[in-house]
Amino acid sequence: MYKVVLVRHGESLWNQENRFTGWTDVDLTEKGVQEAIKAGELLKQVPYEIDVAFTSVLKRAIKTLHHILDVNDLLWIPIYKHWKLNERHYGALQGLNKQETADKYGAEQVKIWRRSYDVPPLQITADDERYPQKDKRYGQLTEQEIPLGESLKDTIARVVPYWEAEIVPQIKAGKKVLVVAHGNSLRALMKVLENISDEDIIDLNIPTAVPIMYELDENMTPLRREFLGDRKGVQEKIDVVANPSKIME
Ligand SMILES: O=C(O)[C@@H](CO)OP(=O)(O)O
Repeated sequence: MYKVVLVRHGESLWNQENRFTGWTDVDLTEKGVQEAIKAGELLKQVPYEIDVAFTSVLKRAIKTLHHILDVNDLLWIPIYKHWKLNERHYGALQGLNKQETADKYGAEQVKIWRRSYDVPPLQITADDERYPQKDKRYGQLTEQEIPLGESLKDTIARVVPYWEAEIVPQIKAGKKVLVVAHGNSLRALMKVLENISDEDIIDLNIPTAVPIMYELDENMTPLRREFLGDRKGVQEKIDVVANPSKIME
């Protein structure tokens, strides 16, 4: 039996401001830092002694990972960063306020953009300042790889091959692996791991900085999934993600 732990980053500035974030590299809020430290403490209590960590190239995930490792005195372990673990690229929605977008396009349309399986958001073009190749860290991406606005299906197409090629071999080698990523890159991974249907994935919302512990068989099929922490607190965080402003409907 194998184990792996997935963690979404702590609250970011744009989570707090209720804006679509995607690949925008926003920082953690002070609350987000505290959430990350708490996640580190929860893993220490288990105990889950992390050998190797994977994260995205976005600072909200990288800093969350550092806080978790710091609490566990494990800042020295190998850390692999890759854009394939980035948040889903939210295209032309990036930067917009979610409530204002719901007021303009309707709550139903916003829910489809946020949670459907294969409907992409409004796309950006290559002359947009949000075009990823204008950023040095994405300079090596091919034109096919550069997202202009990804659906969850598009996100799965880059997250899952990275999981299979880079992360699974470490798990199978007996390493205790931690993956710190994002709401939708983790939904992408969890959809495939748990074989969640295209319809049911709409209702999966990932709370900020709650360690998600999986027990896996040798085929990497989950035997068990547990959200660490007190149940009420975890559910409250899930509700915030599902309905960020509580006035979208
Ligand atoms: O804005 C984003 O990039 C994501 C995660 O914060 O938002 P949502 O939960 O609406 O998919």
